[in-house]
Amino acid sequence: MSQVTKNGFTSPYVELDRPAWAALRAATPLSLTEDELAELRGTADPTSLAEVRDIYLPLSRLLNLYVGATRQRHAAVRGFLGEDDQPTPFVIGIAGSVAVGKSTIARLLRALLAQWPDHPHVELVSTDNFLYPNAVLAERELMHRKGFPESFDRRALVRFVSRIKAGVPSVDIPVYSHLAYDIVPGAAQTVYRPDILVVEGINVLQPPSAGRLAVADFFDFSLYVDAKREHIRSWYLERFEALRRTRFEDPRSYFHNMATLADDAAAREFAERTWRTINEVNLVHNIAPTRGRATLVLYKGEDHRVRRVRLRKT
Ligand SMILES: Nc1ncnc2c1ncn2[C@@H]1O[C@H](COP(=O)(O)OP(=O)(O)O)[C@@H](O)[C@H]1O
Ligand SMILES: CC(C)(COP(=O)(O)O)[C@@H](O)C(=O)NCCC(=O)O
Repeated sequence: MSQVTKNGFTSPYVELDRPAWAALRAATPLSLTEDELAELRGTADPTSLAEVRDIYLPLSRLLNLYVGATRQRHAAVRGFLGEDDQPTPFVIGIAGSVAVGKSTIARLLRALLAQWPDHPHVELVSTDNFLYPNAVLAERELMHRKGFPESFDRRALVRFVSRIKAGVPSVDIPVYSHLAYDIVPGAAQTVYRPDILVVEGINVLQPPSAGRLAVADFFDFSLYVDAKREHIRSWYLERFEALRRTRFEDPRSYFHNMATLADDAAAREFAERTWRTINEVNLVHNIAPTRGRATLVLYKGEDHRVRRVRLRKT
């Protein structure tokens, strides 16, 4: 374990290599099976049970401790105010580039956290549900900026998380479909008052503009999933290839033309261009600069295995 020091400034983070972090699992049991893990993995994501044991079980243990401590703090404030409310839901944010594997980690954490008897009800929400519909994006000339901060209805997202935190019994949110590449008209996802809410999305650690609140202001814990840019690029391109042979085969898919295209090189060129002109620009300008705001950073290697962990200690 090492405290990072630079130019006389002692960082609030500690860095742990994989073995040091894996040892912090302590006695947390691995009760997830291979079949259950297969259900949680995203397209082309190789996360293994060994990874769950070494990386995500220590994280589950840390989060359990965090939830307990946060509940005590909230109870102290309620006691001070003379109020007798129910515990406040604990909110976790998961940030990182497109194709870095956030959604697999989010689903895994939901499954692992729900195994603790003190917080069995875990809800998971992806911020893509708060993207503006394509019609609005097109009108604002933002179709080539999907995923950029301005492509999300950030006020609706903040409103949603603030209502969950305030203990509202259920909140309806919009639904985004990767198949349609758009918000589904008239559809809703109902989120019931959870013990823990996981909010996963590329831009969840964006700072607020002056005088406003951002969704990150409601987080009790946040995670940034990091990797080298060239590795994330190759994961994006590999996933695009895998999607061409699976989801894009569906005639209803927005990208169905990519599945029927005989010219593999042209499909690859399209994916490379989408990465270079949209997702990479967003990563460099908007997403990576928010990394320092995370409570915990997971650094993945080329094979998706986490090499190092950085935890905010002070
Ligand atoms: N065009 C697409 N069609 C179908 N599914 C997609 C498409 N793009 C991304 N996905 C799926 O959506 C989920 C979220 O992807 P993304 O936002 O890139 O984040 P991450 O890879 O970090 O989870 C993943 O499970 C991915 O497989
Ligand atoms: C929907 C996304 C913006 C991800 O949003 P998130 O789930 O992180 O809120 C992303 O998957 C996306 O569609 N990006 C646009 C460029 C592309 O098609 O890859």
